[in-house]
Amino acid sequence: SLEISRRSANYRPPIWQYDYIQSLRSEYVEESCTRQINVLIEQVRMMLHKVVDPLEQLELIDVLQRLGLSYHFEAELKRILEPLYSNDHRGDTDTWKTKNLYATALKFRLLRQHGYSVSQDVFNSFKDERGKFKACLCEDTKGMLSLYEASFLSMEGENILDEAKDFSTKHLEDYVKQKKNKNLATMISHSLELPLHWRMLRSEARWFIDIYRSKQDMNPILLELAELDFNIVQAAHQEDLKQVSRWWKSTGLAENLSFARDRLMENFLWTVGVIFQPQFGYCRRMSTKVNALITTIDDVYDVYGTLDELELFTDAVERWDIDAIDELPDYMKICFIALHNSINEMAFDTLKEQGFHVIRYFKKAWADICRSYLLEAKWYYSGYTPSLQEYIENSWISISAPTILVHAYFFVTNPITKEALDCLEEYPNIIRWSSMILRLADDLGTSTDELKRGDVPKSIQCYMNETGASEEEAREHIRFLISATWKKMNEDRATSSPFSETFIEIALNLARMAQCMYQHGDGHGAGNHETKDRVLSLLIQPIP
Ligand SMILES: CC1(C)[C@@H]2CC[C@@]1(C)[C@@H](OP(=O)([O-])OP(=O)([O-])[O-])C2
Ligand SMILES: [Mg+2]
Ligand SMILES: [Mg+2]
Ligand SMILES: [Mg+2]
Ligand SMILES: [Mg+2]
Ligand SMILES: [Mg+2]
Repeated sequence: SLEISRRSANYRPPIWQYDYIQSLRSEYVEESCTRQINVLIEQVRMMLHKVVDPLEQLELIDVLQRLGLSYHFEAELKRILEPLYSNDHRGDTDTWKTKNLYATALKFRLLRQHGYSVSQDVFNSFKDERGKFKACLCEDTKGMLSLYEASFLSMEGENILDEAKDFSTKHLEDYVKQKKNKNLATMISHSLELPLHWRMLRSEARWFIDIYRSKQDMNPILLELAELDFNIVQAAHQEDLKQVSRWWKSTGLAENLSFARDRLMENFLWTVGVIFQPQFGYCRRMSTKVNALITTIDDVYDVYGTLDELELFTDAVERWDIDAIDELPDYMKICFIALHNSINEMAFDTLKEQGFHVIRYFKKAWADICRSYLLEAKWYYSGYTPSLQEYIENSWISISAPTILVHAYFFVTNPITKEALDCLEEYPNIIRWSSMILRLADDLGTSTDELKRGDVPKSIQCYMNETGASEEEAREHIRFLISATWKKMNEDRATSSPFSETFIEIALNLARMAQCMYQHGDGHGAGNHETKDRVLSLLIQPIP
């Protein structure tokens, strides 16, 4: 038969071998930790009850969030933030409004982050008669940093916050150049690299625990709780990882589809970024399966399959019928059965748990993504370069976030509601915006290698082709689109929806994980040292 010339991506073998993963052990799984941590949690709860000064309250909340501890105290945080929000609305003009930029921006950021709709006008008292931010503010570095972080909670059209971001960024960059105070410069560089609002929670907690340890106002109880909690959470993640690694080995996909990425550890890391709280182990394990299947099938379409074979595979997924494999080539047979078995088992779990038969939602998500993969393959094989808009309309699906998020909804939601299911069917905006960010961040990180080996033109190339822009200008435009999409996501979050806070956070965290995974190029396929370091610090090495 005609010898088919197939592309190859030359993916490196996995850094983390099966036996190594199975050998992971943590001393923080024992019940003894439970007693110890509960004592510390109650001490911190007392602290939250006792603090009365509004600024001290906000600073304690901010520290608890950055240490990764706030998930233990959600009720207390609400009890503190609610009156701070309602007092404002009663017009209590506390002194901050005119003088303390640091406090005003901190309050604005925390209230918006917790879903309170506070106006950008709180910053008007820091502007001069020409409506510009007062030049003297640039001496207040802590205030500048607080204003910068707050500006990323902006929504479309909030130009005061846009000015705030530009104004603070400029002065913070100057400050770092002057290298005055080492500790503050470290905090500022960290924020200029990626603002707090866009960061992966676990990474931020791990980083901040080390910073907090050397602060002169460090509270030893908070530090001890943060270190112990981090290690207990890590131990829980290791158990999830070992379980799902056994599943991955049992599928045989890595051996049988050796052209595809074998990235179980990285696929698991994505789920830690998406939802870290220990009680959501089922969601992490199932989402890792979804990620691993997506990674493999994405490579079937992007790297290996001929157009005819891809048409057959797409049909098989649309039919979702095990007999469809008769027409498939061998490598697709195993891939389809692994998909079919794994997803049907998840549907079985939901049926047992909640009496809902949800396979139609899973089937639709997989049919949608495979159709979007097939269109990209047709563009590739025909040498077609779409406009940026045409590319994005298809690739916010092909990046796989809708597939990931539809499945995650069922992994974390009980009871499932009819209202949410109807909304899920056509992909609500919160899924669309999260997907857009994942797609654009992924293209910034992976398109160079993808185009080298041969792949469909990505957002950067589509924009260059459409406008004649240089690659750097195109990348700048993609970064602008990410920033603009975050504003839509901030807006969407503030409006009511049939989804739980947990699910909304999952969608935001997927966008955050994308930006952190691709901060330094392709953190998933190429397996750069940043991802290796992140795996080591988050999943392997406890805090001593
Ligand atoms: C988890 C993922 C976001 C999803 C599977 C692996 C990814 C890192 C990405 O892989 P990639 O090949 O870059 O996707 P695409 O560019 O071919 O759509 C798509
Ligand atoms: Mg392989
Ligand atoms: Mg790909
Ligand atoms: Mg692809
Ligand atoms: Mg890519
Ligand atoms: Mg210690």
